[in-house]
Amino acid sequence: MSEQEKELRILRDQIDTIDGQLHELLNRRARCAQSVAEVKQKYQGDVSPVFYRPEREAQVLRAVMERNEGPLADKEVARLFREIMSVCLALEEPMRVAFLGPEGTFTQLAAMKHFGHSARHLPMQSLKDVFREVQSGAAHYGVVPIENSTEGVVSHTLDLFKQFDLKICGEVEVPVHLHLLLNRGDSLDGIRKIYSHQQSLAQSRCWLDVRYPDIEKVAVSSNAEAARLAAKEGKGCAAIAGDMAADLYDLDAAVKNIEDQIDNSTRFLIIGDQYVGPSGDDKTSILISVPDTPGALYQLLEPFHRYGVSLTRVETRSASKNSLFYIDFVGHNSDPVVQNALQDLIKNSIELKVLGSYPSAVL
Ligand SMILES: O=C(O)C(=O)C[C@]1(C(=O)O)C=C[C@@H](O)C=C1
Repeated sequence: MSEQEKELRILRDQIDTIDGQLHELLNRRARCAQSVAEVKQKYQGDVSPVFYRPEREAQVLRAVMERNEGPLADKEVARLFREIMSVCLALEEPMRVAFLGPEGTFTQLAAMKHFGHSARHLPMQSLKDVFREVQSGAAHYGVVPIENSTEGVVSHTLDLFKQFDLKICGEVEVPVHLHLLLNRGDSLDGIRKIYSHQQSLAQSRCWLDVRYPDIEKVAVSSNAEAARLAAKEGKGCAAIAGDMAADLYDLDAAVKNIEDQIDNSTRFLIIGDQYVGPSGDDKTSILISVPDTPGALYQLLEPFHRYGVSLTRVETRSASKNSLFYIDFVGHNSDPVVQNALQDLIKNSIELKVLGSYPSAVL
């Protein structure tokens, strides 16, 4: 045995011992999660228990990142614990999570980032179908896009909150890296047509204007669909989409990261019908309609200022006679300052709907 082999053998023996310990600990943790499930069931009576606890998951992940001493990066080690919790939760009850399909979209990536790989991810044809699937109970939760850092708010999602009686249970942010995808063997000069979702075309507009000003661009329902079409039509057809879609349809990422803003990202919301307790670092979202009078926005926002509640987003929605606002702010519905601010808001409003309090994104 060479010196190198001897040294490797010693280190690999250590790794085998550690793996054995990790393995035992993982199963011990899993058994604990099973006991947690039994306790949840025991005290629930006839109502079916809520197994998924976003506030607890956020606390676990934050604690992981806080105590991490490396060499694993905080986010990497949290990602591992994310998967550990995902398998533990699947032992309690396998989660069904609806997302805006088809497979390979950034929404699916968001679903995986938030729930891990042990949840069952169900692709839906439209945002409305995601809401419907959750409202009917066919899916436990849904994942919907709410805003992109380059293109702004997804107004269709906001409008659906008016129509459905669902709660926001969480948020997740996904960096959006777009690539120009070609069929194997195709060249950059042979492109005749580029498929993508309208948002992705907009997010890489400058790059496209410089490189392919005269090539036909076709907006389709999602960038995974764009990849599917480019693969189906073959030679000369390209797509703009992400890594997942490239893998799924076996396309080459000929030019990577063509998004105009380097920090392009999309925020997604987790929808469900459960109350989420405080995690220690939370956000609340509301829909509020106020009379369409001069100074309405000023009056509306004043209580937030008075009670020192920080706003993270204010969106105006068109409504017939009244002004409708979607507002995100820091804090949980159970915080006294938030309750005071909400009570004052109700006084000046025609309708106020609290869409939910939920943990701020951890990963
Ligand atoms: O603490 C709980 O309530 C659990 O069910 C355990 C656990 C975990 O694995 O840590 C699993 C699922 C929940 O979403 C939160 C945490």
